[in-house]
Amino acid sequence: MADTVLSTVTEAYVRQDSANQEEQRDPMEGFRSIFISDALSIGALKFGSFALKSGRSSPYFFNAGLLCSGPLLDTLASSYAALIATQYPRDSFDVLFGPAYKGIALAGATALCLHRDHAISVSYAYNRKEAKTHGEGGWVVGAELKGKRVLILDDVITAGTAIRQAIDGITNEGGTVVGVVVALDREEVGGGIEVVPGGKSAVKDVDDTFLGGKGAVKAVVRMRDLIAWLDKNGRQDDVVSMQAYWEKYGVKDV
Ligand SMILES: O=P(O)(O)OC[C@H]1O[C@H](OP(=O)(O)OP(=O)(O)O)[C@H](O)[C@@H]1O
Repeated sequence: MADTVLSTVTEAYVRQDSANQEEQRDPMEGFRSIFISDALSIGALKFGSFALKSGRSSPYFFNAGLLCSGPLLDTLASSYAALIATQYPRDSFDVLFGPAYKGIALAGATALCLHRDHAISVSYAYNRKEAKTHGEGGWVVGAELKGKRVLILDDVITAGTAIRQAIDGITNEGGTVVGVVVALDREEVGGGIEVVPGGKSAVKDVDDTFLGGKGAVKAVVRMRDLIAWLDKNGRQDDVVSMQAYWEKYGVKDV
């Protein structure tokens, strides 16, 4: 009985979202599907049972560090570029910024895809983890950030520490962060094994704290997209595990 209610609530939520997307002819659907298939094919995305740093037992795991070949980077960066081209008005950002280390390749490759696939010309920059004290020195490599509107590109936001540090650094350089793009939004409330009542996700927290709470943090794939994909591809056992996790830890604020 409890299982029935649980899956009905989750299914309704996912179904509603799919309906909304279809209504708007979501241009990201094809990119998402290829992204998920590619990630699964090399084990960057896995379904099963995984212990997270938070203490939670997750039915899936994502490691963007494994997306490390030309074709996989093409899939990843093309997805970021399509998301940016469709979700952020062209005149709203000047520079892509990739936090070291994983964000570096993302920023460069996405700038290339924006130019190649969307005729959008944008600069990119990234930071040094350890400040360089000789030569030109400094924290930033690449485009100057002073007076620029900056989109941060990273693989994931977990606790939000890396993004906060990036925002601090960009602000110190005189830039303004206008959005954050990640590959995966786990859409789960922060905290440990127990959920803090009224808690929100790290993504929502970053959005509320730094970006005015207007939904300027975007993801190529969200947890609900993974559930919809599994459902569409007949992986019902994984759907059940994902739904159970969603019911326990999923955000209810989007
Ligand atoms: O939201 P958080 O809790 O900060 O976790 C997410 C960050 O952690 C990883 O990077 P990491 O800082 O490990 O550096 P790396 O890119 O050099 O692996 C990842 O690439 C994100 O930047």
